[in-house]
Amino acid sequence: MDIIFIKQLEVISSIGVYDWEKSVQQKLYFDLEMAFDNKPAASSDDIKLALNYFSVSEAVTKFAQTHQFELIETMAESVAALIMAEFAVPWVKVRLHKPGALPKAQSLGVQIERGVR
Ligand SMILES: Nc1nc2c(c(=O)[nH]1)N=C([C@H](O)[C@@H](O)CO)CN2
Repeated sequence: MDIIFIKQLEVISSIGVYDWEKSVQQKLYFDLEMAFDNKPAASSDDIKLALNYFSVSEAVTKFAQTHQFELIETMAESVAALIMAEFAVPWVKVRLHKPGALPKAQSLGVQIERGVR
C-alpha cells in the first residue's frame, strides 16, 4: 500500500477536560498518514481515483470544529474512524498535537494507528 500524508493540519477546536476549556477554542495540529493504492490514480492521472488530500483535510477540519470532546484520545479515535469510513482508507495513523496544553512543553499529544495496512 502507498501512503498519502498530511502534516501539521491546523484546526481550532473546543477540547479539554477542565471547565475553563469548555468555553474557549484551542489550536490542534493533525499529522495524518493514510494507506491507499495510488496506482489507479497515477496511471490515469484522474483525481476521482485518488485519495483527495484536500477533501480529507476539509472533512477533518469540519469535524474537529463542530465536535467538542474532553480528551484528545477521543478526538484522534473519532478522526481515524471518520477517515476510514468516508474515504475507504484501510489503515490510518493519526498523530494529534495540542501545543498549548503544557506551557513548559513545545507540544504534546497522542498517536494512534487503526485498521490494517
Ligand atoms: N491523556 C490525556 N491527558 C490529558 C488530557 C487529554 O486529553 N489526554 N487533557 C488534559 C487537559 O485538557 C489539558 O490539556 C489542559 O491543559 C490534561 N491531561
